[in-house]
Amino acid sequence: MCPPAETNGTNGHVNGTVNGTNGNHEGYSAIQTNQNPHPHSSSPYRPVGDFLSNVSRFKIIESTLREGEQFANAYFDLEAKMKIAQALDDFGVDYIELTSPAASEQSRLDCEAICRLKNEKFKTAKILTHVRCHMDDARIAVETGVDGVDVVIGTSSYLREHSHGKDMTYIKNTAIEVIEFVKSKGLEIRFSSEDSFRSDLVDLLSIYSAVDKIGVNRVGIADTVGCASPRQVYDLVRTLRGVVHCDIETHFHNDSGCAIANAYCALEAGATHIDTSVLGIGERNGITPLGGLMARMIVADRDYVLSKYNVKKLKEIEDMVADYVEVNIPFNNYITGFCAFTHKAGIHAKAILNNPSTYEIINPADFGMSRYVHFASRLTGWNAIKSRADQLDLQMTDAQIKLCTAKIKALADVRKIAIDDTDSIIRAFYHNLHSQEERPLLEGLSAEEVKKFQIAEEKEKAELTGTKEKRQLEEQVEAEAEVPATKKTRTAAVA
Ligand SMILES: CC(=O)SCCNC(=O)CCNC(=O)[C@H](O)C(C)(C)COP(=O)(O)OP(=O)(O)OC[C@H]1O[C@@H](n2cnc3c(N)ncnc32)[C@H](O)[C@@H]1OP(=O)(O)O
Ligand SMILES: O=C(O)CCC(=O)C(=O)O
Repeated sequence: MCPPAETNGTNGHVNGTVNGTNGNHEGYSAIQTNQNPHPHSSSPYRPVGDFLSNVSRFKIIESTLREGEQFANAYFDLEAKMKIAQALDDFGVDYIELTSPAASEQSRLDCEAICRLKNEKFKTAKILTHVRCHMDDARIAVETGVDGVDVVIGTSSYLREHSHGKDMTYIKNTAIEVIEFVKSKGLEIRFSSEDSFRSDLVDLLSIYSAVDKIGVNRVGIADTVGCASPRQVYDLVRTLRGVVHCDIETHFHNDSGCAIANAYCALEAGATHIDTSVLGIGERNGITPLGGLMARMIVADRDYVLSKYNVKKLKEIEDMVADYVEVNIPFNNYITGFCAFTHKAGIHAKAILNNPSTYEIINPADFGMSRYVHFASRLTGWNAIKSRADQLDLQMTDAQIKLCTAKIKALADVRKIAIDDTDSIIRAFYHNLHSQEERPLLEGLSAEEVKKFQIAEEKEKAELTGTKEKRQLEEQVEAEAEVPATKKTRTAAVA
């Protein structure tokens, strides 16, 4: 169950300012809310403790420089790799996985250079490289300076038949040879079965059990084709947890949209490590994204995530990688997407202004991001306009704000309006309340738009309040205005 709203803390937002932007927010405004009550460490609805679960002690194996290099658009030269690796260490990931040094001479040199960078500059991350389950690859890998080697071989019938052509006996014998060799060099070693979810369960458990017995550091489960569902993941990891003593790493492709949910379920079932890549880049449509995993995990255990990971760096890393691989960050990206903390409909805006936990489960400030309220549309309500008028330092009564809102909504029915339009209307409306001189609510409308506006305004107000109530509202506004009674606010023209 999700944690409920609480009411302590302040959000640190300042009216009209943005402390980290989620892109260009035309028509939106960073807002001040009464509280920013996101912390939920004392929530009675936190997940029930489970002795198997590693939700509160997971580790990240960041594979942007391995799986991510397999993304169709990726080309990382050494400088790019160094910058990404350094940023990931600054973020606090536990491991950085690099492309096999057997892939090419430059891959080998890059691997060595990043190991040197790690020795000189890294605070946290260890370096791994990812190789085939083959002695030739293992021999090259151990000479690069890495902390550990991730070994992989396909175990499904598809891969045994069409990729490497080896049977389970050969796989087991080679795995043992490679593992013992890497261990003899004093390095960490992980053994993983590619395409685990289409492999025979008995084959899997048998090989995992064999490598566990000879002291592998981790075994890996890989949903190579993205076919697994969270429940299947839970079942397999839980079963494996009962068979091996070593750590369990998991790797989820996102072909059917379950990569984050699968990672979470794996942790619940006892997995210890999750593979990620920045923005999820990888083969086809990629794997569990680092940002998406952070979104999921901060909801599950905020204290753990904030104590371990420098999540304010997320946007910077995503921007960097997006730039290198020449993609845009999707509008709905977890946490850093243009809309991740943007609230539009009046009902949402009102509640958010009172307490952000009403419609936000994640505190944008944790990630150095801002929340936005949209107040330039036909879905805008008077509470949002009141907040905007306050930001503009224009004090009006509630009745005046409501009438002003009706005009904004009427205009939004005529054409798409922008934040500047809304601000102009609020300013002109305010001016007209306090001055004999009538100012048009909005300059530059065509005659046709003016006509449409007038019709829309009438309909809008009639629908909003009923004709009688509308009249009462106007009378109230007139009474409250500091101008002579003869001044009719409702005569304000838009052009
Ligand atoms: C699911 C994953 O993402 S696994 C990681 C994928 N990573 C990579 O592929 C790294 C980049 N790859 C490369 O640079 C190249 O594929 C290399 C250097 C590894 C191999 O190149 P080549 O020798 O030219 O072989 P090619 O790529 O055509 O075919 C793959 C070879 O690896 C073998 N192979 C595939 N998987 C494995 C494995 N897990 N363990 C051992 N051998 C394997 C195949 O049998 C095949 O060998 P063969 O054609 O000589 O019988
Ligand atoms: O090594 C692993 O565990 C995962 C390899 C991989 O990229 C995959 O199977 O999709």
